[in-house]
Amino acid sequence: MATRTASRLVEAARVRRSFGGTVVLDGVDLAIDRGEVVALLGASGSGKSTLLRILAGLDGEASGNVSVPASRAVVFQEHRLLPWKRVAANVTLGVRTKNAASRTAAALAEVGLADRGDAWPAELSGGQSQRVAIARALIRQPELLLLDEPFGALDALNRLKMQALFSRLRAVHEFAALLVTHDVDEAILLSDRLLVLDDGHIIESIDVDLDHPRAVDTPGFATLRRRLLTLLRVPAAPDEALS
Ligand SMILES: Nc1ncnc2c1ncn2[C@@H]1O[C@H](COP(=O)(O)OP(=O)(O)OP(=O)(O)O)[C@@H](O)[C@H]1O
Repeated sequence: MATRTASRLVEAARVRRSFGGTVVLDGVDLAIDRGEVVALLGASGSGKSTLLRILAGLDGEASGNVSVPASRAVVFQEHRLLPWKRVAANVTLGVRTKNAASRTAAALAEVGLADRGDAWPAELSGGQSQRVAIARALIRQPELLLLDEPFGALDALNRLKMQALFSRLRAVHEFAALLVTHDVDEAILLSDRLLVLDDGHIIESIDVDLDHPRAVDTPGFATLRRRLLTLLRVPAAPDEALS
């Protein structure tokens, strides 16, 4: 791994978690620097969400040492908006500052929903709801964002739009993030580093040394994609296997 000079924001060491007799995380070490975006990949059931929940402070049963900033926010695959509160109230929820209303308006504008503050969650599309969930996270000005398949429920076009939105927000807010995703291209597009979780351990940490904006149809991208698919034990596409 390349030498990192920025200060550490997250440090987790020897994290273990089992359910019943089954060990899911078997001594995971993980570090994230300030402002660094790290993608976490692994087969279904490998423990990605379990690790994210531990870092979010939502799992009291894990063992090991975990140090995370208090200033953090979580975005899940499903938006988890309160249906009985309007969009703006969902974003403001729990934020107790004098300028909460203007911060809410700013956060909604940033995600492209400046005019939907008075709407009810049920009136929004899936993509819009997820934008609100991101606004709700952003208003807390988190140093760390924990994202569990945040775009996983969206159609392909919305997914691309949300990836572009994430890149813009990241450039402005400079938060660090752990992004759990099944989407190899999304991981390479958005992150500075890729972690692969397998058999209870982080088996690989790969720096993504590609310039921004990144394009999936470049040789560097394709090389990384192949490497990741091999680590994830995904067979090559038929046309690649033949070439
Ligand atoms: N609360 C729980 N009780 C029992 N088993 C659990 C619990 N939470 C997770 N597990 C088990 O731990 C393992 C890892 O689950 P986890 O959701 O972390 O995997 P994942 O890598 O995020 O999977 P996916 O990619 O499918 O979302 C799975 O076998 C799951 O069944």
